[in-house]
Amino acid sequence: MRYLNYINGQWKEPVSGDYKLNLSPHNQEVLGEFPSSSAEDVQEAAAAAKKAFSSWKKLSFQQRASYLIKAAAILNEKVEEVGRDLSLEEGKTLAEGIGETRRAISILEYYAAEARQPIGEVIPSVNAETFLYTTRVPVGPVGLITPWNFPIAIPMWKMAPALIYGNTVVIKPADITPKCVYHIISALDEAGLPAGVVNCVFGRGSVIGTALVENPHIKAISFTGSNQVGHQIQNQAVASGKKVQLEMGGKNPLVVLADADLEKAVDIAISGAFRSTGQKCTATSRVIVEEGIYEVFRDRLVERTKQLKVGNPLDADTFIGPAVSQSQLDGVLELIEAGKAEATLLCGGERPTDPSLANGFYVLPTVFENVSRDARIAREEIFGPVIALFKAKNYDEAIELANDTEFGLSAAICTNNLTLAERFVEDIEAGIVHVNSETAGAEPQVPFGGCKNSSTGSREQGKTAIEFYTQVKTVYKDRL
Ligand SMILES: NC(=O)C1=CN([C@@H]2O[C@H](COP(=O)(O)OP(=O)(O)OC[C@H]3O[C@@H](n4cnc5c(N)ncnc54)[C@H](O)[C@@H]3O)[C@@H](O)[C@H]2O)C=CC1
Ligand SMILES: O=C(O)CCC(=O)C(=O)O
Repeated sequence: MRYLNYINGQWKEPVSGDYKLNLSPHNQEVLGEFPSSSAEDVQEAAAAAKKAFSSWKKLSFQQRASYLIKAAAILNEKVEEVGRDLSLEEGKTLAEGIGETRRAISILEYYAAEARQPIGEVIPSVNAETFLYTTRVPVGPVGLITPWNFPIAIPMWKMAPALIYGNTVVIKPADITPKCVYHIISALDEAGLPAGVVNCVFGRGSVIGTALVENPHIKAISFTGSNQVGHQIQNQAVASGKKVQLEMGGKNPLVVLADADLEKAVDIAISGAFRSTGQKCTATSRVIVEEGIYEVFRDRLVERTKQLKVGNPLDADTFIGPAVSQSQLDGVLELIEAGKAEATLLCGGERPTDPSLANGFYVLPTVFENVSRDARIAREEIFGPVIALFKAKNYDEAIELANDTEFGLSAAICTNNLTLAERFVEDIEAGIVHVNSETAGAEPQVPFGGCKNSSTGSREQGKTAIEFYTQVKTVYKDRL
């Protein structure tokens, strides 16, 4: 089936007339074809978003929420179909695909409910006659550039707050996972969203990204993806006077102290590192274990890792599906080869031999030990199912190792020691901290984002999203 761009409330062919096949990472089956758009499509979409902005921003919050509520109900009716499409095009398991679709619905519901929350404050003025208060106004048409690894949740956690706070949207989804955003757009279309409020342009970031980031109608850019592209976008956006928000990489540590429940700590490591094939910016990438239990933890982790089923994401017993693309697989395999030269491979480290997986981008879950601090697998984001194990003498050495990274997205500790758990929350350089739970995961009602080189700009999700998608207006109201 051929899918189209969505501009000014119409499904439209791309100006180029070109399309790209959407392929399954499991077996290269063709799932559809999506526009290979050009700068002209982006310009048309941005102009539509600008035109729609003046009336959309004037609606009440409750009126805007009504569209979000309708779209949530529409998506809810086809949650299984959308979740399956997600799993087919991205490669995460069916349970994860359906779970992520449910998460997207819950994000819509959450931001619809934000319509009832206060948006300003009344502050006493020095002047007895003055009514002094703050309110918030939308930023304008916003550009959203989203990645392939959470192809429905991330577009939704940018789009829903953008819309509820009165902005209009041009979204450019990742070109290898376009169908999930197609489902969101069709739900909003079916919900009767006014023309131009949301526009979607499919295509490659390297071809149309700059046209979106530099478009004069677009007032803010929210991006999730690689650090390299993020920093390029930041420079372009700032140069053209836009607000910018970036969510980028992670190299997230899990610290396991000697008093931790061993079996639970192994579960937490496996789930954090290997679910979604390790393709999460919050995935556990480094596991730092206190020396008293290092060997027993390592042996149990390796034993359990070898039992994980790698396979077709639609099979009920699959734990790890394929990487999303050939280039993603190549990048992971390159880092695994680097790891073999600089550390000790304990398991995995290669592609599975099962012939039924030969046409997919599969790689076995992999664990390394004896990893030096400057090894590539210790420093670079791998975005694949790979754990680098480290042994630490004590808590102090563990925290020092955990913070020895340019990134600071999420981090976790397993311990029953309340004092050390509290110290970890203070000491760790990360935007999201877990005590006795895995590094991955994001609930919609709380802020999401990191420190150091992981994020720039205000946090996404929760109430904090209002910071990015609005501007504060301070009002001094006097009587004449
Ligand atoms: N923080 C996260 O959640 C993510 C991190 N990554 C990291 O990035 C690596 C590479 O993955 P990619 O898909 O290549 O990420 P990417 O950063 O190239 O892609 C993310 C989004 O940016 C767009 N884009 C690409 N070039 C652009 C440009 N010049 N201007 C504007 N937009 C542009 C893409 O089309 C996509 O929509 C992964 O291995 C992983 O390490 C990738 C996806 C998500
Ligand atoms: O951990 C999660 O559920 C969200 C992760 C995420 O946002 C990402 O990988 O980009």
